[in-house]
Order: sequence, then structure tokens, then C-alpha cells
Amino acid sequence: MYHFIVNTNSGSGRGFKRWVQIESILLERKIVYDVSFTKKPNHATQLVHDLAHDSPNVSAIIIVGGDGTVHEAINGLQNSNVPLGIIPAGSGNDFCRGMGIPLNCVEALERILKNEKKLIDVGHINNKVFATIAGIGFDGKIAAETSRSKLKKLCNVIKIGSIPYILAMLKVMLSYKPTDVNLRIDSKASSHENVWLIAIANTPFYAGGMKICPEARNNDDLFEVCIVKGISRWKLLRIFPSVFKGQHINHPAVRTYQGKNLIISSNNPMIAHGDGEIVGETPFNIKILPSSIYVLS
Ligand SMILES: Nc1ncnc2c1ncn2[C@@H]1O[C@H](COP(=O)(O)OP(=O)(O)OP(=O)(O)O)[C@@H](O)[C@H]1O
Repeated sequence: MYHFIVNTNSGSGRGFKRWVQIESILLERKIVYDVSFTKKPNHATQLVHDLAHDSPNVSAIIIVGGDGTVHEAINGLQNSNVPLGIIPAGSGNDFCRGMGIPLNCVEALERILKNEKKLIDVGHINNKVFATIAGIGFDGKIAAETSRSKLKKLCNVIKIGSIPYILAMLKVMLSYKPTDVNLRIDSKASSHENVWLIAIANTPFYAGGMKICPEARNNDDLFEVCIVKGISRWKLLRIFPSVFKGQHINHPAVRTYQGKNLIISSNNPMIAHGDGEIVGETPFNIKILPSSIYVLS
């Protein structure tokens, strides 16, 4: 039996609208399902954990929500073979974008009903797992600003999901102070001065379609790492638009690496997000968890 978990709040109410559409299709086709609605932040983790570990009649758990709800769901799914399906209903939907899951909810449902499973890697940071990207520094600060933004709701309604991110980015850019970082990727240690951000990617996209790590794949047992450092805020502002096409990686202030395990410390605390949800401050120990969860895709 399919069990749907709906975050009616995601995408400023889009979650509810998508569920109404999906439920009418399920009823019309006489597909057996059950549904739970998230009642508060982090509720999806508990719901998924209980369904995946204590409900033998659940054949798949389908999330109706955005990246935050997917993040909560995968944190409840650890050590389970129950596959996860996603009906995108958030403002960013970067996990779906990275997996090639249709952003149209009816097409996403059709894909789920084909029952084709992919085994994917996830990342681990501060006792949390993440499916897309962990962003540290400038990035984490922007995520913290965006999650507080009232504008996010309005922009969701008029379908310009990246705008709150861009405005938060401009605000943080004016005040952010880059810091020095010690980094170990697998056995290789390095030091970096004036670091703006470190993105550790399992899939290419964040913030509603910015291609921060174009080469990231979630089935290769590896992170793609992008570091931006030693650049003035005005030059950073100038190269920013190139991130939408992933062309920023050619700039001399941008370095890319690959690896499975990272240890990161910094002179001044750097805040981090995983899948857009705040996960803490430096120091971090981050590792890839290969072939961790099944996704219907
Ligand atoms: N009943 C609820 N009331 C308030 N918040 C909730 C409820 N259920 C879940 N949430 C929270 O809603 C937040 C936003 O959900 P989600 O990330 O799925 O949507 P989004 O932010 O619109 O999409 P995206 O992350 O793709 O931009 C999550 O952080 C989750 O904890």
C-alpha cells in the first residue's frame, strides 16, 4: 500500500493543492492508499520512521512537499528498504530537479506508479542526513535568512521561488566576512584563506535551480565540493549569475574537488544547512553514505 505524507504548508499551500489533485487520481483509479498530514516541523521524520520500520503493509512512502520535507523524510528512512516517492510541492524542489523527477505533480505520480526504484547515496553531517547539498558559510547564512523571509510566501504564490534567495543573498553579501578554513578531503589536507562558501553536493542544484556543483551525481559514492574564496564581494556579485548555468566553476576564485569524507574547521564559526535546513556551525565531519535509500524515480 502507498502511504502519502503531505506537508500542506510546503510551497505556501501548494502542498495542499497538489494533494487534492493527486487524491482525485488515486480515487479514480481505485489505487489503495493511506495518508498522513504533517502537523509541525520535523513531524515527517517521525511519521516516516514509524511507517518504514513498524508498518509491514507499507510498500512505498510518498512525500507531497518540498526539499525541507524530503530532508525530514530521509532522516526517518535510515536503515530501511521502503522506497520513497516525491510529488514536488515546494518552492525549490531541488531534489526532484537533481533526480530528473518531473516537477509537474501528475507526471511525478505517473513515474511513481511505474514502481522503478533507484538506490541513491545521501550525505551525513552533524547527526543528520541530507539528500542534495550541504552549504557552509555564506550559504548557510543565506539559508538562515531565507527561512525567516516573509517574502518567500509571496514569491511562492507568484511562482518566483528563487527571488527570496537572491534578495537574502544580496543582504548577506553586504555584511558577510569570509574566514580562513582548514579542510581535509579523504586523506588530503589543505588550508584556504578568505573562504565565502563551501558547498558539499550529492546532487547539482540548490536554492531553486542554482547549479552550484554541476558534476554531482547521487549514485557515484562521491561528493562534489565547490569552494569560493579570495574574491571581493563586488566580484562575487558579478560572477553570481553564472551559477544558474554552472559556469561559475571556471572562475579562478572557485575550486572544485571530489571526495567521500570531509573534516572542516574555520577561524570564525561558519553556519551550515543541509537541504536548506540549518544543521549547525563549524567544525564539521561530513561523510557520504553510499547506496542508502531507494527512490521511486
Ligand atoms: N503543519 C506544519 N506547520 C508548519 N510548518 C510545517 C508543518 N509541516 C511541516 N512544516 C515545515 O514546513 C517547512 C517547509 O516545507 P518544505 O521545505 O517542504 O517546503 P518549501 O520550503 O516551500 O520548499 P523548498 O524547501 O523546496 O523550497 C519544513 O521545514 C517543515 O518542517
